[in-house]
Amino acid sequence: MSLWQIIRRLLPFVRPYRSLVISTLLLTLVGSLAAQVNPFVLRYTVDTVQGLLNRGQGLAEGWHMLLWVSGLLLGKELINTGITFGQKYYGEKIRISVSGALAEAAVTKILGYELGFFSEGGNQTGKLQTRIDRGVESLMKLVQNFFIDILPLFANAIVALVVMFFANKWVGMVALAVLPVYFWLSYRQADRLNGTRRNLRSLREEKNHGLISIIDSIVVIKSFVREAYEGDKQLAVQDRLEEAQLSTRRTNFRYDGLKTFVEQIGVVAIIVLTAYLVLDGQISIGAIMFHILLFNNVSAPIRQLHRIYDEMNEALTYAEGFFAILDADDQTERPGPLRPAHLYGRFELRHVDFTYPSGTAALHDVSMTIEAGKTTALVGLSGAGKSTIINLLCEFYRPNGGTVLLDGQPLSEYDTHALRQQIGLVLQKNHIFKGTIEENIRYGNFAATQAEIEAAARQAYLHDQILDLPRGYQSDAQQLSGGQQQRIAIARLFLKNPPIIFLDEPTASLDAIATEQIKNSLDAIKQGRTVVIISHSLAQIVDSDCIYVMKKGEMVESGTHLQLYEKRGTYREIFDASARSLNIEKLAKTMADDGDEVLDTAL
Ligand SMILES: Nc1ncnc2c1ncn2[C@@H]1O[C@H](COP(=O)(O)OP(=O)(O)OP(=O)(O)O)[C@@H](O)[C@H]1O
Repeated sequence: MSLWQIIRRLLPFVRPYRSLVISTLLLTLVGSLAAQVNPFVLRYTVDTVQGLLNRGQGLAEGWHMLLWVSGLLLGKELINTGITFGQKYYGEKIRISVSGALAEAAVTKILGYELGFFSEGGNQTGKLQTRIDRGVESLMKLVQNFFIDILPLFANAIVALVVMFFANKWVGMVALAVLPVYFWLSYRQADRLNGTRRNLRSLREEKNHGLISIIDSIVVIKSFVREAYEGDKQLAVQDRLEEAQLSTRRTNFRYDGLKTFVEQIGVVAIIVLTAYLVLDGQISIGAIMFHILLFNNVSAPIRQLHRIYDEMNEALTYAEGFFAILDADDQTERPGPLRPAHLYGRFELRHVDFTYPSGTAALHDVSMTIEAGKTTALVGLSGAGKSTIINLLCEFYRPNGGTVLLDGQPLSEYDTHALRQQIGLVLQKNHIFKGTIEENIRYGNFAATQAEIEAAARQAYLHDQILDLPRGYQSDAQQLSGGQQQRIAIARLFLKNPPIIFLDEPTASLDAIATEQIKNSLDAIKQGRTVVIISHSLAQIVDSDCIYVMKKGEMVESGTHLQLYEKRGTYREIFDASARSLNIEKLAKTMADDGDEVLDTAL
């Protein structure tokens, strides 16, 4: 990304603050004019003192001149202090406001992207966060550089150069001659650093991602005693990062030395030339001081040039990654026009093919009908594609081939928000937000009253357990057990009360008693709604109105439990394996024996 492109991208974010920008620019202009006062005053002072000395006069004649010169310099400095404060303050105000607007734009964009966006390599949690943080930070450095450094310094330099030319064209030309060499060196330096910066960026992202994944998987790491292995992995990234950082510094120091040398050549040349012109009688002695001070005004920004260039290059590198987040428009959810107030929930999949953005082919030529108001079960071995079907029905992803219809209309024609408002989703592992139990249940319906929240918790068989906690509904929800967290997700579903319900292993983390309780609650809520349930526990699905059996991304059988059982196909295989794993024979015998005992006692 070029600097010009970045400036164009930043313009819409800066535009709302245009009056601040104009004020800063005006202050900059006044500041750069004020900065030239010192050389003029010094030339005047030196020449007047020289004149007094030549005439054999002393302090008695010169004191009033010294008085007004001091007054003038101090007065100018006072004004300058005000100007610098205004300039820095307004510059900072622009920087802070624009940084807020950029971060907000990134968050809004991210919330609108399809799920596929988050599974891409550079968009995993830690990496995305680094890209946003670094991007905003370096873009802000660019804005700050522009208003606080580049603009005042370069305005100063240009005014000083013009004054030098007007005072003496030869001295002006010497000052000007140094600039291209300096710019060329800075350009070369920037060029050399560009590749290293990109490398640094990806290493920083990798390091952040690694740290986050360590925290996420700390229990597994500890249980397998893999601390040393994980530590070594992080250390290797750290080593590469250090090497890249050192190489950047090496290049910087090399070029900085060269640039300081070129600047000094300029200073020496001006001293020699002005001294020659004084000796030749072309200029007054005060002009030596005058030109050296002016050249200082020209070389001050040059001294800063490498830092500005450096930060600018950093901004260029990180801005690319940041704007890529804002520009992933092809991954934005595209809501359709249909916003029905009520959905019946009849889904029809016709020859659906789907491959995840990562390249995993998950569904091939799947056709099925999910009847409205009925319970449909999806059965199959792990990785068969059951959850993928729910992902498509929620429009988290769009099929690559075939069509999905809802109530007779293509699913893509529906407004995604309107669609999801009417879908309740309970997953195997449900996200619990940082916050209280009450806040987490309320997520299902922000308008719910406390009584409604408690009713939902009761339906999810969670209310009594919550009351046993020291802080009741105000307890930290993330401290709850896996099973309790799953019940929070179920309570959220009851509170949302949607006409369409998708349950993906809803009782996976529950104990046997809780499973039975939740099954009863779910059976009650199922009435009159469209329900799709995925479960490896056949007890959860035998009552379903229709069962679809999935195998390696294909739908291979369908029917009711009895029909599929009789068919002696994949369903029967899964059923028999489930029965064996449950040790049904032994359980049945125990129950039968217990029945005899009961019978004996009764007799
Ligand atoms: N977000 C994803 N990105 C890439 N591939 C995925 C993603 N989710 C699932 N897959 C792949 O798609 C295939 C189908 O997965 P899916 O989760 O639909 O299976 P499933 O039948 O629900 O399995 P399980 O019973 O284990 O939950 C698998 O090969 C899986 O690796």
